[in-house]
Amino acid sequence: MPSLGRLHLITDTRPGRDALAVLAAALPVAHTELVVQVRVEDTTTDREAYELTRQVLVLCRPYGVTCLVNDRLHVALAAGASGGHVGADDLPVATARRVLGSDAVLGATAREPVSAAEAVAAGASYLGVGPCHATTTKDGLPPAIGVAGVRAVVEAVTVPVIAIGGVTAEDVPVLRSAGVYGVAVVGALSGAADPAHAAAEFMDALAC
Ligand SMILES: Cc1ncc(COP(=O)(O)OP(=O)(O)O)c(N)n1
Ligand SMILES: Cc1nc(C(=O)O)sc1CCOP(=O)(O)O
Ligand SMILES: [Mg+2]
Repeated sequence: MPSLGRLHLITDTRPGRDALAVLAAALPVAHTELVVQVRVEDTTTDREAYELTRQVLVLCRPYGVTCLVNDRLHVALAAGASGGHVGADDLPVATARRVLGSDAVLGATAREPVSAAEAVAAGASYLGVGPCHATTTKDGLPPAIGVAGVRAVVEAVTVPVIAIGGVTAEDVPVLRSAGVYGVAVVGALSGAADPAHAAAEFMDALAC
């Protein structure tokens, strides 16, 4: 199984965003500490998701960076990504593990300790835990669980926990103190005036 990086860059495919440009800026800064999760809008076709994933893989390959696909495991397999990420509305974790195989990286979303432990027992290799803070990137999320909520999950599992939801580089020290392995971000990189500089701030914070 590929090693897991600590900075998970989730693609921002909303209108006006340039997911590939942000990735190209982050790769030479974060190297193998970067994981790219290809996440597309619900209205995006499978063909478009596949083409984006192939483009992401071409950019990632020289850096040895792991690429995962959110939700659409058939796209992950077809494109040759290293794995996928599933949540409550996606395939069950055990099924996702069966689909992807034992060597794949499989992330699962967890918001509290009980379902977190269940996801790990079902085959998740890491957990995305949140929303840590309020976010404008995704609608319909439950209230933020804060650092205390993230810590509660960390204490319930042995796999790496990746905090998500409104996370900034300034949040990293307290999250690392709470035991998280890394962070997943959309807006903090995609919305940055200088994504390379923003990635460097995350890397500095994650190195401590
Ligand atoms: C690292 C990480 N954590 C959580 C999520 C959210 O997944 P999910 O709950 O399935 O929601 P969608 O992203 O599919 O809208 C994630 N993608 N990545
Ligand atoms: C896709 C996603 N899932 C979340 C969850 O808590 O499950 S929060 C989120 C969006 C994260 O974007 P940003 O870094 O801009 O807040
Ligand atoms: Mg999902």
